Parts: sequence; structure tokens; C-alpha cells
Amino acid sequence: MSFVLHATGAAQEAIDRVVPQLVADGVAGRIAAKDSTLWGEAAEAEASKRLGWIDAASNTRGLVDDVLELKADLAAKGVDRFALAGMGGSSLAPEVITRTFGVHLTVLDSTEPGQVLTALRDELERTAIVVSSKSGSTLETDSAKRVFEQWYREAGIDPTERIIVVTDPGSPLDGAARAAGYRVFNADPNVGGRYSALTAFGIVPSALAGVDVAELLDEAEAALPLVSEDDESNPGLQLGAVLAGTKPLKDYIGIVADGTHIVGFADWAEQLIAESTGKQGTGVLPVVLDVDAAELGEDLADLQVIRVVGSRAEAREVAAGEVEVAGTLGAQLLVWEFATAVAGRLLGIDPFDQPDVESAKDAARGLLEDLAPPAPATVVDGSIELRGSVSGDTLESSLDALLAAIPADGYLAVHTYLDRLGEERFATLRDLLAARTQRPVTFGWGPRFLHSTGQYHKGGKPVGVFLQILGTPAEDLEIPERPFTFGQLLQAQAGGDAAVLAGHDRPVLTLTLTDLDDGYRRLATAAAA
Ligand SMILES: O=P(O)(O)OC[C@H]1O[C@H](O)[C@H](O)[C@@H](O)[C@@H]1O
Repeated sequence: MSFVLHATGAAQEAIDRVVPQLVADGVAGRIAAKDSTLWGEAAEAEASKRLGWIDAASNTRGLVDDVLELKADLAAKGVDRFALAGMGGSSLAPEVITRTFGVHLTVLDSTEPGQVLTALRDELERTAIVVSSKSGSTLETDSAKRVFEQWYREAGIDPTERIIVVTDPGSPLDGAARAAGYRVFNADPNVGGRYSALTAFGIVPSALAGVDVAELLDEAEAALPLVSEDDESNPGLQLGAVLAGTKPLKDYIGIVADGTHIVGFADWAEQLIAESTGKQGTGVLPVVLDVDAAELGEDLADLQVIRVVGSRAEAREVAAGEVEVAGTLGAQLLVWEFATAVAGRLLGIDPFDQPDVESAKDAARGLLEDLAPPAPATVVDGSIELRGSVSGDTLESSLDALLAAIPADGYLAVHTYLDRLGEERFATLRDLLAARTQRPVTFGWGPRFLHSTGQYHKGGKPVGVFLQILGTPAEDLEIPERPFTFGQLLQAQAGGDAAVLAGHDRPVLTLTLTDLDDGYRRLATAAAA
């Protein structure tokens, strides 16, 4: 069997209580048959064009030969390195696939100027970039495409030979890219962005980078009969019950990579679950945890822990109250997509829309139209500027005030608008803050998280408090034919999100670090206090 799940405690109780009803309602067979009525009348129109993921693996196979042919053509021209520009589902799937298969892919899912420059300066002469956008209108992805076009031209390289586009048929990018002479791969338009791992969005960049995608598609196809069956042993129904059927509902899902061969799976699952469920004041918030995360030792009543383990045998060694799953990557992708759709039904929401993602984008666009400098800091404490709805006289007192505002059932979200490859150390703040607050702490890199947990923070249960960390980029970068730079875009994305969160009455503390070394040291000390 390509996927196994073992549960104990409240999770097993949810399975025992919820799955028989799901079986009686024929939910598995109806999802397999793409029945769009499963999520209520309001969701029907969206669902009718969003269920293509269930059999995506077999439908995507037809692309593989064309992609491998392109890879061979590029290799003959000395192009053997690949980058990917995309956000959300368009980047997280190729990221987990290529890392798991151990092949290199530079993932550019940032507007942080330093991170964009690193991608541009990384052996451009032997690099091709896949520009992936389902809608064809995502600002970050469009900005990356523009600057890569410019740098190729300046290097005397024809961009049409180096930029490969993946998009839905008929998107603005589809028409423009074809007219400009780019190689375009169309994805199935009946699959939403976060469910698109097994469509052209997951497969084209991964195959170009060197993944044996036929193996991945085989794995997913092998799992399809498991999730299609209206039977209590169906692991997709069981996982759906674990995610959204506990009573009282556990609001937090801690996802732990614990021995699995899959690299980065929790980040992919985070965007799938957070965007799909976090709306109408409900949902479950995924929290990506390391094996030694503080949350795992705190016995939090509202946290359901799911460990992704290495083998079937290990999956049976479940700690009290936890769930363990094991499986191939292809099976995991399909089963979690299926389980998330089931969770949507259990929660009574539409698991295929993302109504609150747009609000932060609108607010950022508004700020970009009127490029005013940021409002003066409320407090300047050494090298750290403080702004926001929560503030004291110093970094320490402001952080204390923010953490004190976490409700008993709440969480802290840390959003770091820095170069996630060059400033990885900032991710260690998560564990320190989790140990201090004894509540779940999510950590996201801006603007990447806006396409993931961003939906939950605005649309889910309103119990989050927010710490934004910004830098002052040493080098900025123009976005060709745009009236703003990457640095200004990043700033507007942070400001837009802070404004929308504040509009939802959520506490926000924004720190701008004018010296990253000093800022990191002070924050690490304050977080551990
Ligand atoms: O692929 P794109 O259309 O550029 O969209 C990228 C991402 O944008 C938004 O955040 C959507 O909510 C995601 O589901 C999507 O994956």
C-alpha cells in the first residue's frame, strides 16, 4: 500500500465518529466522480471547475515527453541549470518534488531584492527559468519574469530561448507569452493553484530540473484507488476526519517531518490546508514543526500533531494523541489534497476559494500607487524601528505587549520579509517564541506566506497576533517598466498585510531592522526572555 495512517486519541475518535457518515454519504466516490455538489450550493460553481486534481496524474503524463525533449534541446545549448519563478502552489510543489528527488532547482518566490539578485547572478549563462502562474497575473511572478528578460537581453541571450511559461490556457500570460515567442505549457484549468502539484505546475519545472516525474505520477496513480473507495479504511477520508473532525475542533495542525524521505512536505501542506480551510472565521491552521519544537512537549489541547514518518512499520509507533502517516511523495500529495477537500465539507466551507488573499494584494497595490515613505517609527530603539498597533518604549516592552495579547486559544505568527536563503537564522526565532509563549507559532517568509497561511490569518479564527520583521535592503533593484522597485514592492506587501490585519482588529508589531546582525541578536535575546 502506498500510504498508511495510524491514529490515537481524539484523532482516532474523530475517525471512528466521522468516517462512517462520510462513507454513508458516498463522499469518496463522489469526489472521484468530480461531484461539485459536496460543499453546498454556494461552493458549487467554483467546485465544478476545481476537481481536476483527482485524476491529474494520468492527465499530466502526456506532457512528459515534450518536457524531456525541451530539456534535451536546452542541454545541447549548454543550458543545464533551472530556476522557477512562482508563488504559492506554483512554487511549493516543484520545491518539495525536486528536493525530495535530490535535484537542484532555484526557487524564486520572493520580491526581496537580495534574493532576486542572487537568483539572477547564479550562472545565468547556463540557466533557464520556468515562469509559472495559473492566473497569469501574479505580481511577484510577473516582476521576476521582467527582470530575467532584461538580464538575459543584457547578457546577449535571447529570452525566448531561456524562459519557459506554465499557465492556464487563455490567461493574460498565455496570450502575451505565445505572442512574444516563448515556449508555453498549459495546465489543466480545472485545478486550483494549491491543488496543482500533479499538473504541469508541479511536473514541468521538476522534469526540466531532472526529476523522474514518471515515477512520481506512478506513485500518485497507485494511490487513486485508495482514496476513491467508499470504505472506512480509506486513508483520505481518515485524514480528512483528523484535520477537521476532532471534537471540540483542534484549531491547529502541527505537521512534523519525522524520518520521512520527503523534504519540505509540511511547507506544501501548509499552503494547501491554510488557504483551503481558513475562511468564514473557521478552519485549521497548519503549523510546521521540527521534531524538537516546543509545541510538541507542551501537550496543547487544541493542537493535533501529524508526523510524516519514514516507513509503514514506523507509522504504527504512534505517541498518545498523535497521528503518523507514511507513503510515497506521489501518494502523499494526492491523499492530502483529497483529505483537505473532505475537511472543507466537514467544516462547511468552500475548500477551493481564497477570498481573503486578494485583500492584502489590493492594499499593497494601493500603497504602490502612492509611493509615500513609510510612516515615521513610533519608537526607534537602537538599530530597530518599531511601528504598529502594539508598542512600548523598547523592543523588549513592545514584544512583551504583543505576546501578552495572544488569547488563550490564540497563536503568534512571525512574518519575516528578508532573503530567506541568506537570512535563514531568523527562522530560529520561531522555536524561541514558541517556548516562551507556550502557544503555536507559525513562521512565514514574506511575501511567500501571503499565498499560504495569509488566507487563514485574515479569514480564519481571529485569534492571531502578528510580528513583522523587515530589513533595509543593502541593494535595491528596478522592475523593468514598473514605477516601483523590488524593495518598494516588498515594503508595500508588508505594509498592505499589516493594514489588512489591523483592519481585522488583530495586533501587529512591525520591526524594521536597520542592522540585521544587531537586530537578530537583540530579537533572539528578547524572544528567549
Ligand atoms: O499561480 P498563480 O495564479 O500565480 O497564483 C499563485 C498563488 O496565488 C494565490 O495566493 C492563490 O491563492 C494560490 O492558490 C496560488 O497558488
